[in-house]
Amino acid sequence: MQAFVAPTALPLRGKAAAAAFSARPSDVFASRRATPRMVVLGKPPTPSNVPAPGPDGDSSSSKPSTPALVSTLPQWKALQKHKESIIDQTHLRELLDDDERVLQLAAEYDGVFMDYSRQRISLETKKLLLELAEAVNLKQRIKDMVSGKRINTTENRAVLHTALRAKKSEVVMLDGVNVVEQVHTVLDRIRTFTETVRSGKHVGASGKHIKNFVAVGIGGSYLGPDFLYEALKTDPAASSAGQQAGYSLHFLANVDPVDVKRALDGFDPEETMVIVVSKTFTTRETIVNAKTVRTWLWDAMGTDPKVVRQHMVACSTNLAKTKDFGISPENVFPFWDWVGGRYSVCSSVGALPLSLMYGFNTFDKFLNGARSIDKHLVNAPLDRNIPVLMGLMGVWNMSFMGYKSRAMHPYTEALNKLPAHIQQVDMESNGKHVSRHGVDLDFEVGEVDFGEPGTLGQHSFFQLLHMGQVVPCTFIGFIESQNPTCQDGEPVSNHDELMSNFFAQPDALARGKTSEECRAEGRSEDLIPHITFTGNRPSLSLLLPVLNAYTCGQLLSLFEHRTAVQGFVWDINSFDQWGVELGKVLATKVRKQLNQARYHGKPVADFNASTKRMVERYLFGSVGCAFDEIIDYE
Ligand SMILES: O=P(O)(O)OC[C@H]1O[C@H](O)[C@H](O)[C@@H](O)[C@@H]1O
Repeated sequence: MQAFVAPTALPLRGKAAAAAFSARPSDVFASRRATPRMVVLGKPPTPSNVPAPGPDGDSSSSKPSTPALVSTLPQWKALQKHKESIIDQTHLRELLDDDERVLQLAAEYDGVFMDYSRQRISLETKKLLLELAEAVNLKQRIKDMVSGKRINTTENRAVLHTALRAKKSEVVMLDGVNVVEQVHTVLDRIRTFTETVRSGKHVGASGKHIKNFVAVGIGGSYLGPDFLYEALKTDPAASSAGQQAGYSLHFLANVDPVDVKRALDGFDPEETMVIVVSKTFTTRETIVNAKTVRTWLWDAMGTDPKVVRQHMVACSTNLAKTKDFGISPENVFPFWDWVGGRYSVCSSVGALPLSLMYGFNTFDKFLNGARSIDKHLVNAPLDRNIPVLMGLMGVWNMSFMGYKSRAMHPYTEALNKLPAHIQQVDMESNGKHVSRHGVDLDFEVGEVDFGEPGTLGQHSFFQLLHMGQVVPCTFIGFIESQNPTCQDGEPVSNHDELMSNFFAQPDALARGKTSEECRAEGRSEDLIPHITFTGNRPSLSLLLPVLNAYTCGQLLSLFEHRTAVQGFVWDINSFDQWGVELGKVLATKVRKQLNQARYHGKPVADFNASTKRMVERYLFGSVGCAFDEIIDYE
């Protein structure tokens, strides 16, 4: 049996964390090596979530041994060996001509069709990847997640965003409580509250009907809701309940005062409800913005307690802090620590603003779509499981083929915010450097994710995708448009025009264009190298019926689970985010210094020379700066 390092108390904070850090400074910059870190956090792994021992694993010794990295498994090594044959022998041109292979590299479920024949894989690669998935016990790891095991070991938390979209009749027990019941209690409250506001029973402090909503939140408390808001703006059912019914929703995420202006512009405070969305209710940006907006309300309507009561509501796990802020408990819609911020759009974080804007029924359809893919993830065999296959392609491209970036191109403007949301979901989850047992990884994980709707991206960065670095792409298209237009003298409709690109780009990336083909077009020899496309650039295509609340839910769940699958295979903890802490701590120090220098005349101190110089320049202009001489270059 695989041994594991005994856990310590969790998590290390304050002095203990500082001591652990300073005692092993070299670890921070250590080159990658498979050594154990003795600070392994959280509950001990259960046998089911410990990777199968690699060839070096010592199952007989009673002495605890180093938890094996997945890269020690024979299945991983087989893939490494196999990669050479793929690199050396196959071009996607030929692979795409193999009809049998193409037929087998597709999967379909509940209207979602995925074609992954443009991945640089053979049928043998698929087989080996599935063997790796079996070896890491992927099915069990998925079950552990959806059943509420505390798989986020560094924070000792369960990871249960799937329970947020479970049917009322389902049961998921955590610490003796059925969390699905908790979820539906809050959803029912949101349904009632949002109907009360939209029907005009809950009015503003001065008696006006509330029509404008400002959602104040950042990171996971913003990106998911914004993706959904944008996606549904042009959905006929949602927009008739939203904009067409006179409602507006703006997001205020950045602490930049410019964003405050943009979010509040054109809104009458007397007709506006502010939704403060923050899991912790301590995030500086959100709290500063919430106070700024509260002042905006007070300036317009006075400081009578009914102003905050009628105009400010919150979504949070921290009920003590929402109370301290002055938000009435009946206006607070909770969620729970088992919902990660970036996985929270299905909680009150998305439910409240989106139901205020588009009505609760629309949000409910979104939950249904997400649930559909959750069931598929749990029940479908691995070789036909769309999110599992998406995750395995990610592992293959990143860890074996060495492609460190990945791009997403939804062929609809309505998904303009999906790439930003998935960027957080994936990069905050899998941007890690140690295994879940704290062992330095000796392979690459965590792609750089980016994207733009098609066809916009084609006219900006696609040059690089076709001729520069190889960046595996995910294309997302829809059979029908949200907004079909008539054909006006053109050979095809707008949507067909859009989709022509959706079909053409993956082939252009895969097939490329040879120098012979360029020559056959009569191009000059000088030009040939510049117009030759090497091709062999992998992509994956998802085709869905139409973009609506249901398919938005499906897409969300697909990408959330892609990330989880990759994390499970890599054996990293995809559900913590310690990497965002250090910058926050340093900002606190700067904030104190800015206050002391600006308002109390204290000198700027305790920074390195570079930061000191920049801070002084920020505070005092160029005074005291070494470069105050104006040079005339004329
Ligand atoms: O919802 P909040 O507690 O305000 O947190 C907002 C965001 O804060 C941090 O940046 C975390 O890394 C994110 O995961 C989180 O979504």
